[in-house]
Amino acid sequence: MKRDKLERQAIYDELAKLDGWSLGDGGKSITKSYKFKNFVEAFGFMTEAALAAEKLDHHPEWFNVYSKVDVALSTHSADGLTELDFKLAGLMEKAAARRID
Ligand SMILES: C[C@H](O)[C@H](O)[C@H]1CNC2=NC(N)=NC(=O)C2=N1
Repeated sequence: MKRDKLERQAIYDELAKLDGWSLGDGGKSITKSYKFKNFVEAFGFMTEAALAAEKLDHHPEWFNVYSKVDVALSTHSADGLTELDFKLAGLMEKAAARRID
């Protein structure tokens, strides 16, 4: 269920609930670029997100340089987007809000 591929409309509905996320890879992923104060803040975010990802058994693709973290979420097994991507995106938003705001 959680790993069922979402229809296009469901993807737009979920995206509308998120701040600053975009579709990537021809609609097969959602992406966001986070900017923190410094590397320690960025890595703290990644640590918290990694633990959330492990709990969900759903893992991010990401790229970090110093205070920047570029994230792309997709479900490889579905070759697209599922509830799990939006669940993880929501958890990342919470982890980031504690560090950016
Ligand atoms: C065996 C394990 O459940 C799978 O490999 C999980 C692990 N994490 C995953 N993460 C993501 N992003 N997509 C997947 O399809 C996926 N599959």
